[in-house]
Amino acid sequence: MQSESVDDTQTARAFAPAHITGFFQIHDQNDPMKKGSTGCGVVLDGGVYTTVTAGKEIDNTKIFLNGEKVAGHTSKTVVESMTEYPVKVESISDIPIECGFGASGAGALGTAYALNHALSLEYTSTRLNDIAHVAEVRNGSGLGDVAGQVHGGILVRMTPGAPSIIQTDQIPTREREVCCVVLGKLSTSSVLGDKYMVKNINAAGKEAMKKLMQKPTASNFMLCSREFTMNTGLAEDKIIDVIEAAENAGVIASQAMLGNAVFSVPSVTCAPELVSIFSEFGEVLRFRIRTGSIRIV
Ligand SMILES: Nc1ncnc2c1ncn2[C@@H]1O[C@H](COP(=O)(O)OP(=O)(O)OP(=O)(O)O)[C@@H](O)[C@H]1O
Ligand SMILES: CC(C)(CO)[C@@H](O)C(=O)[O-]
Repeated sequence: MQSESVDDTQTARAFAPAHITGFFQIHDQNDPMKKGSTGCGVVLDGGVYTTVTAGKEIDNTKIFLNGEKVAGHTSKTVVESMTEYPVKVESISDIPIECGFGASGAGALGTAYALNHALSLEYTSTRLNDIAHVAEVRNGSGLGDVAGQVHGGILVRMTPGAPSIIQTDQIPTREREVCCVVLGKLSTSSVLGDKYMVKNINAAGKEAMKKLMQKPTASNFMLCSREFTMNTGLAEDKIIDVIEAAENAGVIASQAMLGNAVFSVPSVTCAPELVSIFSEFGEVLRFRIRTGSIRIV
């Protein structure tokens, strides 16, 4: 941890991408480095821009999200594990919050990378990624998003834990379009704290992983995700309505975990028909698969 005084104002900005989990299995451990999820998700070109500022004029650590002061526990944990000095963290998100897009993981990663740059801490990515993962796990805001976000693409998390210790694989893909419709919020920590849900998630997640590895393609990822959604009982009726409406048009869609949102990686581009179906249910968001990862901007 650095402990030099910050006399002059130091600032830096980083971007971290969104990650939608299609299916997952929870692996509980006391050690947050070992705790996490296995499963598969897709990284998007949308995400969170985070600016950090340290200096004499900042007298306590404050987190702002889209201009509003928030508790921001996960980002705060990142700051506290990297410096003793107060820091202003300002995240601007072009993805919805608490909707299954991994905004908290993106905010944690952006905070870690920007702070490293602003304070010249000279940490490598391995350490920064692990700091973000540990902050997510400690605050119950995510288990596997950070691991996906640091790699990009369609990422399979074969073993659980912090990015530096897990085994991952990728489903090779073009930067295809991802279509999403947002119906509402769902707090990650509330679902992860529900024992009955966790049991269903783990049984369905194990099965989905087995089926994906038999045929590791983008379309089978969507099929396995949809089966996971149906088997866990996580989906509200409206989510099932969207998935069924897409299916009637020949498109496989699934719930974004953990949010009240539906996503689809259609085979060529987002068919106008799918956009019009999705728009009957809520706000439609269109992204592309992002195959890179974090960047200082
Ligand atoms: N970029 C961010 N910066 C600061 N706080 C954030 C950020 N993103 C989310 N949060 C806060 O983190 C808490 C947990 O969010 P939560 O994990 O439920 O949602 P999420 O990360 O957007 O989506 P997901 O369901 O994929 O995990 C919320 O209180 C939210 O306000
Ligand atoms: C728990 C989770 C679904 C929340 O976004 C995600 O972090 C994951 O895939 O582990």
